[in-house]
Amino acid sequence: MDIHFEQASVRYDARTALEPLTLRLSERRIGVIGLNGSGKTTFARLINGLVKPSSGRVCVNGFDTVKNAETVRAEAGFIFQNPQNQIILPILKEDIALGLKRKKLSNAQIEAAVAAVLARFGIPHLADRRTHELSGGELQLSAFASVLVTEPKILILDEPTNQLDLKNRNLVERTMAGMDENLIVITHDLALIEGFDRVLLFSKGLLIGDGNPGDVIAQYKTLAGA
Ligand SMILES: Nc1ncnc2c1ncn2[C@@H]1O[C@H](COP(=O)(O)OP(=O)(O)OP(=O)(O)O)[C@@H](O)[C@H]1O
Repeated sequence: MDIHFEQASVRYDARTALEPLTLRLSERRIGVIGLNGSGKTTFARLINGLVKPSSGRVCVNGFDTVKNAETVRAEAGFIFQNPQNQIILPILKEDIALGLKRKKLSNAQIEAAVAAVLARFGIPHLADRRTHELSGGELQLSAFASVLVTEPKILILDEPTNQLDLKNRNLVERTMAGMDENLIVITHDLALIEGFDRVLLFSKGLLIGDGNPGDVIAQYKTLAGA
Protein backbone atom coordinates (compact mmCIF):
# COMPACT_ATOMS: atom_id res chain seq x y z
CA MET A 1 0.00 0.00 0.00
CA ASP A 2 1.23 3.46 -0.85
CA ILE A 3 -0.94 6.44 0.03
CA HIS A 4 0.48 9.88 -0.50
CA PHE A 5 -1.04 13.15 0.74
CA GLU A 6 0.61 16.18 -0.84
CA GLN A 7 -0.46 19.39 0.91
CA ALA A 8 -4.03 18.08 0.78
CA SER A 9 -6.62 20.17 2.59
CA VAL A 10 -10.42 20.16 2.82
CA ARG A 11 -12.73 23.12 3.35
CA TYR A 12 -16.50 22.87 3.60
CA ASP A 13 -17.71 26.38 2.70
CA ALA A 14 -15.85 28.67 5.11
CA ARG A 15 -14.96 25.89 7.56
CA THR A 16 -11.62 24.08 7.32
CA ALA A 17 -12.09 20.39 8.13
CA LEU A 18 -8.51 19.39 7.30
CA GLU A 19 -5.47 21.67 7.25
CA PRO A 20 -2.90 21.08 4.45
CA LEU A 21 -1.42 17.66 5.11
CA THR A 22 1.64 15.97 3.64
CA LEU A 23 1.96 12.33 4.62
CA ARG A 24 2.95 8.93 3.29
CA LEU A 25 1.21 5.76 4.50
CA SER A 26 2.50 2.27 3.78
CA GLU A 27 1.89 0.27 6.98
CA ARG A 28 -0.61 -2.57 6.76
CA ARG A 29 -2.80 -1.61 9.72
CA ILE A 30 -3.30 2.06 10.54
CA GLY A 31 -5.56 3.49 13.25
CA VAL A 32 -7.04 7.00 13.15
CA ILE A 33 -8.16 8.64 16.40
CA GLY A 34 -9.20 12.05 17.73
CA LEU A 35 -12.05 13.93 19.35
CA ASN A 36 -15.41 14.36 17.62
CA GLY A 37 -15.19 16.72 14.66
CA SER A 38 -11.38 16.59 14.47
CA GLY A 39 -11.32 15.61 10.78
CA LYS A 40 -10.92 11.80 10.89
CA THR A 41 -13.77 10.94 8.56
CA THR A 42 -12.78 13.73 6.17
CA PHE A 43 -9.22 12.34 6.12
CA ALA A 44 -10.46 8.80 5.46
CA ARG A 45 -12.89 9.91 2.73
CA LEU A 46 -10.07 11.70 0.92
CA ILE A 47 -8.32 8.36 0.53
CA ASN A 48 -10.98 6.75 -1.62
CA GLY A 49 -12.12 9.92 -3.35
CA LEU A 50 -15.45 10.30 -1.52
CA VAL A 51 -14.17 13.77 -0.61
CA LYS A 52 -12.05 15.79 -3.04
CA PRO A 53 -9.16 17.90 -1.73
CA SER A 54 -9.81 21.67 -1.79
CA SER A 55 -6.08 22.07 -2.38
CA GLY A 56 -3.19 19.68 -2.95
CA ARG A 57 -3.71 16.05 -3.95
CA VAL A 58 -3.97 12.50 -2.69
CA CYS A 59 -2.59 9.46 -4.54
CA VAL A 60 -3.40 5.84 -3.77
CA ASN A 61 -0.99 3.25 -5.15
CA GLY A 62 0.08 5.87 -7.70
CA PHE A 63 -3.45 6.88 -8.75
CA ASP A 64 -4.71 10.42 -8.18
CA THR A 65 -8.04 10.28 -6.29
CA VAL A 66 -9.57 12.96 -8.54
CA LYS A 67 -8.06 12.13 -11.96
CA ASN A 68 -8.33 8.35 -11.52
CA ALA A 69 -11.38 8.27 -9.26
CA GLU A 70 -12.79 4.99 -10.52
CA THR A 71 -9.48 3.12 -10.17
CA VAL A 72 -9.03 4.52 -6.67
CA ARG A 73 -12.53 3.36 -5.63
CA ALA A 74 -11.59 -0.14 -6.79
CA GLU A 75 -8.28 -0.03 -4.87
CA ALA A 76 -9.77 1.34 -1.64
CA GLY A 77 -13.10 0.06 -0.29
CA PHE A 78 -14.95 2.10 2.33
CA ILE A 79 -17.18 0.76 5.09
CA PHE A 80 -19.45 3.49 6.46
CA GLN A 81 -20.22 4.27 10.10
CA ASN A 82 -23.73 2.89 9.68
CA PRO A 83 -23.76 -0.40 7.79
CA GLN A 84 -27.46 0.27 7.09
CA ASN A 85 -26.23 2.87 4.58
CA GLN A 86 -24.07 0.30 2.84
CA ILE A 87 -26.62 -2.44 2.31
CA ILE A 88 -29.22 -1.34 -0.23
CA LEU A 89 -31.08 -4.34 -1.65
CA PRO A 90 -33.65 -6.33 0.35
CA ILE A 91 -31.97 -9.75 0.12
CA LEU A 92 -28.37 -10.02 1.32
CA LYS A 93 -26.94 -12.19 -1.47
CA GLU A 94 -28.43 -9.83 -4.07
CA ASP A 95 -26.91 -6.82 -2.34
CA ILE A 96 -23.49 -8.45 -2.27
CA ALA A 97 -23.77 -9.44 -5.95
CA LEU A 98 -24.52 -5.80 -6.78
CA GLY A 99 -20.88 -4.87 -6.12
CA LEU A 100 -19.81 -7.28 -8.87
CA LYS A 101 -22.14 -5.92 -11.54
CA ARG A 102 -19.46 -3.68 -13.03
CA LYS A 103 -17.12 -6.63 -13.53
CA LYS A 104 -17.99 -8.67 -16.58
CA LEU A 105 -18.68 -11.95 -14.81
CA SER A 106 -21.05 -14.79 -15.64
CA ASN A 107 -23.95 -15.54 -13.27
CA ALA A 108 -22.13 -18.66 -12.08
CA GLN A 109 -19.00 -16.66 -11.31
CA ILE A 110 -21.04 -14.06 -9.40
CA GLU A 111 -22.78 -16.79 -7.37
CA ALA A 112 -19.45 -18.43 -6.55
CA ALA A 113 -17.88 -15.12 -5.47
CA VAL A 114 -20.87 -14.25 -3.26
CA ALA A 115 -20.84 -17.71 -1.65
CA ALA A 116 -17.07 -17.46 -1.03
CA VAL A 117 -17.23 -14.06 0.64
CA LEU A 118 -20.19 -15.09 2.83
CA ALA A 119 -18.26 -18.19 3.90
CA ARG A 120 -15.20 -16.07 4.63
CA PHE A 121 -17.15 -14.00 7.16
CA GLY A 122 -18.99 -16.99 8.60
CA ILE A 123 -22.42 -15.82 7.40
CA PRO A 124 -23.50 -18.18 4.57
CA HIS A 125 -26.76 -18.76 6.52
CA LEU A 126 -27.67 -15.09 5.98
CA ALA A 127 -27.56 -15.28 2.16
CA ASP A 128 -31.33 -15.30 1.66
CA ARG A 129 -32.24 -13.17 4.68
CA ARG A 130 -34.00 -9.82 4.42
CA THR A 131 -31.37 -7.18 5.08
CA HIS A 132 -33.63 -4.95 7.17
CA GLU A 133 -34.11 -7.84 9.61
CA LEU A 134 -30.41 -8.36 10.31
CA SER A 135 -28.92 -7.55 13.73
CA GLY A 136 -26.23 -4.89 14.16
CA GLY A 137 -23.40 -7.43 14.20
CA GLU A 138 -24.82 -9.36 11.24
CA LEU A 139 -25.14 -6.10 9.33
CA GLN A 140 -21.56 -5.11 10.08
CA LEU A 141 -20.24 -8.47 8.82
CA SER A 142 -22.53 -8.14 5.78
CA ALA A 143 -21.00 -4.73 5.08
CA PHE A 144 -17.52 -6.31 5.21
CA ALA A 145 -18.68 -8.95 2.73
CA SER A 146 -20.36 -6.46 0.38
CA VAL A 147 -17.18 -4.41 0.09
CA LEU A 148 -14.62 -7.22 0.08
CA VAL A 149 -16.37 -9.19 -2.64
CA THR A 150 -14.90 -6.63 -5.07
CA GLU A 151 -11.40 -7.42 -3.73
CA PRO A 152 -10.11 -3.95 -2.82
CA LYS A 153 -6.46 -3.88 -1.71
CA ILE A 154 -7.19 -1.32 1.00
CA LEU A 155 -10.15 -1.34 3.34
CA ILE A 156 -11.16 1.85 5.16
CA LEU A 157 -13.45 1.33 8.14
CA ASP A 158 -15.24 4.26 9.77
CA GLU A 159 -16.00 3.31 13.38
CA PRO A 160 -16.65 -0.38 12.71
CA THR A 161 -17.56 -1.22 16.30
CA ASN A 162 -19.85 1.75 16.82
CA GLN A 163 -23.32 0.54 17.94
CA LEU A 164 -22.21 -3.04 18.55
CA ASP A 165 -22.65 -4.95 21.78
CA LEU A 166 -19.56 -6.52 23.35
CA LYS A 167 -20.08 -9.89 21.68
CA ASN A 168 -20.39 -8.41 18.19
CA ARG A 169 -17.61 -5.91 18.88
CA ASN A 170 -15.30 -8.83 19.70
CA LEU A 171 -16.48 -10.67 16.61
CA VAL A 172 -15.58 -7.70 14.42
CA GLU A 173 -12.20 -7.38 16.17
CA ARG A 174 -11.42 -11.06 15.52
CA THR A 175 -12.61 -10.73 11.93
CA MET A 176 -10.31 -7.76 11.38
CA ALA A 177 -7.38 -9.61 13.00
CA GLY A 178 -7.81 -12.43 10.48
CA MET A 179 -7.85 -10.17 7.44
CA ASP A 180 -4.89 -9.86 5.05
CA GLU A 181 -6.02 -6.58 3.46
CA ASN A 182 -4.49 -3.22 4.34
CA LEU A 183 -6.71 -1.66 6.97
CA ILE A 184 -7.29 1.98 7.86
CA VAL A 185 -9.56 2.13 10.88
CA ILE A 186 -11.16 5.24 12.37
CA THR A 187 -12.29 4.52 15.88
CA HIS A 188 -13.11 5.74 19.37
CA ASP A 189 -12.61 2.12 20.52
CA LEU A 190 -8.94 2.43 21.48
CA ALA A 191 -8.46 -1.26 22.34
CA LEU A 192 -9.28 -2.09 18.72
CA ILE A 193 -6.08 -0.48 17.42
CA GLU A 194 -3.66 -1.37 20.23
CA GLY A 195 -1.84 -3.92 18.08
CA PHE A 196 -1.76 -1.78 14.92
CA ASP A 197 1.40 -0.77 13.07
CA ARG A 198 0.79 2.97 13.18
CA VAL A 199 -1.73 5.37 14.73
CA LEU A 200 -2.59 8.91 13.59
CA LEU A 201 -4.11 11.46 15.97
CA PHE A 202 -6.14 14.41 14.65
CA SER A 203 -7.16 17.55 16.49
CA LYS A 204 -9.08 20.46 14.94
CA GLY A 205 -8.17 19.41 11.41
CA LEU A 206 -4.48 18.97 12.17
CA LEU A 207 -2.43 15.78 12.41
CA ILE A 208 -0.87 16.20 15.85
CA GLY A 209 0.25 12.65 16.61
CA ASP A 210 1.78 9.92 14.46
CA GLY A 211 3.56 6.85 15.74
CA ASN A 212 3.13 3.58 17.59
CA PRO A 213 -0.21 2.88 19.30
CA GLY A 214 1.14 3.13 22.86
CA ASP A 215 2.58 6.63 22.43
CA VAL A 216 -0.22 8.09 20.33
CA ILE A 217 -3.04 6.68 22.48
CA ALA A 218 -1.30 8.16 25.56
CA GLN A 219 -1.08 11.53 23.75
CA TYR A 220 -4.79 11.31 22.92
CA LYS A 221 -5.71 10.57 26.53
CA THR A 222 -3.77 13.65 27.66
CA LEU A 223 -5.50 15.75 24.98
CA ALA A 224 -8.92 14.48 26.06
CA GLY A 225 -8.12 15.00 29.72
CA ALA A 226 -8.88 11.35 30.38
N1 LIG B 1 -20.32 17.68 4.46
C1 LIG B 1 -19.92 18.58 5.35
N2 LIG B 1 -20.31 19.88 5.26
C2 LIG B 1 -19.91 20.81 6.17
N3 LIG B 1 -19.11 20.54 7.21
C3 LIG B 1 -18.70 19.27 7.35
C4 LIG B 1 -19.09 18.22 6.46
N4 LIG B 1 -18.52 17.06 6.87
C5 LIG B 1 -17.82 17.36 7.97
N5 LIG B 1 -17.92 18.67 8.27
C6 LIG B 1 -17.25 19.38 9.39
O1 LIG B 1 -15.87 19.14 9.27
C7 LIG B 1 -15.29 18.92 10.56
C8 LIG B 1 -14.62 17.54 10.58
O2 LIG B 1 -15.62 16.52 10.49
P1 LIG B 1 -15.27 14.96 10.42
O3 LIG B 1 -16.56 14.25 10.19
O4 LIG B 1 -14.17 14.75 9.46
O5 LIG B 1 -14.76 14.70 11.91
P2 LIG B 1 -14.56 13.34 12.72
O6 LIG B 1 -13.26 13.48 13.44
O7 LIG B 1 -14.70 12.16 11.84
O8 LIG B 1 -15.76 13.39 13.77
P3 LIG B 1 -16.57 12.23 14.59
O9 LIG B 1 -15.60 11.56 15.52
O10 LIG B 1 -17.60 13.05 15.34
O11 LIG B 1 -17.19 11.31 13.57
C9 LIG B 1 -16.42 19.06 11.56
O12 LIG B 1 -16.39 20.37 12.06
C10 LIG B 1 -17.67 18.84 10.73
O13 LIG B 1 -18.78 19.55 11.26
